[in-house]
Amino acid sequence: MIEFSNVSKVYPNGVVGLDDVNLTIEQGEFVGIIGLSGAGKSTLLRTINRMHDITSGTLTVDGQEVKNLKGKQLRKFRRNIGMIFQSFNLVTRTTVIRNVLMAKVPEMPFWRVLLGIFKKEDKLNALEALDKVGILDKAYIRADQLSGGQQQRVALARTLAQNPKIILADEPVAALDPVTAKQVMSDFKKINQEMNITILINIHHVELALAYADRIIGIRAGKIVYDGPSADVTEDVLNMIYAGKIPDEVEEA
Ligand SMILES: Nc1ncnc2c1ncn2[C@@H]1O[C@H](COP(=O)(O)OP(=O)(O)OP(=O)(O)O)[C@@H](O)[C@H]1O
Repeated sequence: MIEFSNVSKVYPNGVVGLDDVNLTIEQGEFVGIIGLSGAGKSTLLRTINRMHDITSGTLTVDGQEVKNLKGKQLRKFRRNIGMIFQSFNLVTRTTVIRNVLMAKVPEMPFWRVLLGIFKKEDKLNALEALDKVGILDKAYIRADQLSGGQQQRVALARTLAQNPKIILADEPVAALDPVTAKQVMSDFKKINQEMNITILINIHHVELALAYADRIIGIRAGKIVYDGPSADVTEDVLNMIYAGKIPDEVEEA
């Protein structure tokens, strides 16, 4: 369970990223986070794995207070939280399976990392992860020979190989065409349903958020202005989140 209690985040330059946020996210939820550019979506995600520190309030993940974690404890905590980025963050000049195996590097002795020797069990685990996202046949192809959608799936497989309880995805489909974006969103949904992994996605495409997430959190100027089922998101709710500046795709829907 992820719990924000009166959480605020003020950046050193005085910009308010989060303003008195209260939220409870249960294990296994699929949450879409929407809001205008600069509203605080990335800040919200990045406080959960402590890429950003909060300024006040309390943030706990499974009862652990995030701001108190240090050193080894923090590294162990982060192993349970996968992070997916818009730009895939792959090592493009090596094979897909090697990219997925990178998930194991933090647990490996230095000599194995140096020689690039992975255990059979880790390789099987990596192949399983690739199978889960439907690209097992690409395991021995160089990552730079894949399409954007396939590369994002490799990133997802790498995260799965880490065996996370939570996946934070920051604009994971922003660089993809509409059809591929839907395929990747379906992968997230499948993983969420089959593996009970909590998924939090920041997303600019409102219609994708509504179609795939069960719960929507709307942020405006660092404040949560909507928190409820996707099915209850009306035009009025979108007006409130987007301050009257509804993105084109919503108007067209
Ligand atoms: N490292 C930083 N230092 C100072 N201000 C920051 C920093 N990161 C973000 N901000 C500011 O905090 C606010 C929230 O930013 P954030 O990146 O969380 O928004 P966002 O909703 O994810 O936007 P986008 O959709 O454009 O990615 C913005 O005003 C932004 O300029």
